[in-house]
Amino acid sequence: MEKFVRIEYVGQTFSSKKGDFVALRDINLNIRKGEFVSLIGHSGCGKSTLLNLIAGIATPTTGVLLCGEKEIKGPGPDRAVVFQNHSLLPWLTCFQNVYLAVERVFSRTDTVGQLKARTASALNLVGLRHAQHKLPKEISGGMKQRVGIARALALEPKVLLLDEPFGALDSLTRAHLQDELLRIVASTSTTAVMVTHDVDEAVLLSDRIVMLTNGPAATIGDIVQVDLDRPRNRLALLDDARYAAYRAAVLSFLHQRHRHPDQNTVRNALPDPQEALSSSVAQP
Ligand SMILES: Nc1ncnc2c1ncn2[C@@H]1O[C@H](COP(=O)(O)OP(=O)(O)OP(=O)(O)O)[C@@H](O)[C@H]1O
Repeated sequence: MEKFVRIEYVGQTFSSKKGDFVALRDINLNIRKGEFVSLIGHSGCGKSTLLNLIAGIATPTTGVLLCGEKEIKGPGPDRAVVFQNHSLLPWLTCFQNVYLAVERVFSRTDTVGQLKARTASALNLVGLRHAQHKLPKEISGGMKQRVGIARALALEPKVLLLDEPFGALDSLTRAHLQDELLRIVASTSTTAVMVTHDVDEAVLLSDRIVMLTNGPAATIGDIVQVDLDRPRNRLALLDDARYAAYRAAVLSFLHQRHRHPDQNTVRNALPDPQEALSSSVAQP
């Protein structure tokens, strides 16, 4: 396996007046080029912390993270982040919001025409050409989120980082954007890491689902390898026994096996659906 993003013995401790808080410990994970990895776990276990470490927004207390053989020492255009609250500048149009990011990254190499073409093509990719001159307040939540995705994709990042990108959306819009993300990731071969609370979303989109134990001192409890053919169709998957088994494996982890591995007799605690999947449970 080509290791593209490497996370080695990573730990994160936050210091405050009340003392140290160990959020993550002993995180080891390799992600290959073009892979879609989801991070799932109970609220507060450290999913966003791990994503922020890959983004370079935070620095690990222990261990090292690498992207394409280079140590991650801060944020960079090779790793673009899509947040839940889309964070668009309200006084700029959709086009201008994307253009601003494109200009920051490519202005040294591209002409203004090329910068505009990049911006337009990213907005096209998410189906927003018709709304490009609208302000954020004039478009829906789902459309705002698509602008956020366009802005990230326009940077042609090596890794797309998504922090609960569809968490604030209604279920129909969410399903629509998941399908769009499936299509975009397939057509651009982007490596993606997504934080989610949604088990169905994780199974639908991922090649692997990384399940974190509860904090404090959360770590990787288990990983489910999702061997479902692509392109994936959400309706067809409803009748797929493997889909149901992957779903059951993740749900059972979240319900029963969320404690730190040291506190679990992991394999003995497996319920039937997970036993059926034991060949699919991968190691980091
Ligand atoms: N800057 C910080 N200082 C102190 N503690 C922090 C800081 N950032 C996060 N934490 C703590 O680290 C733990 C992990 O937080 P994190 O936001 O990564 O969890 P999460 O799994 O993404 O949660 P959620 O699913 O609710 O979004 C939490 O207990 C949180 O309170």
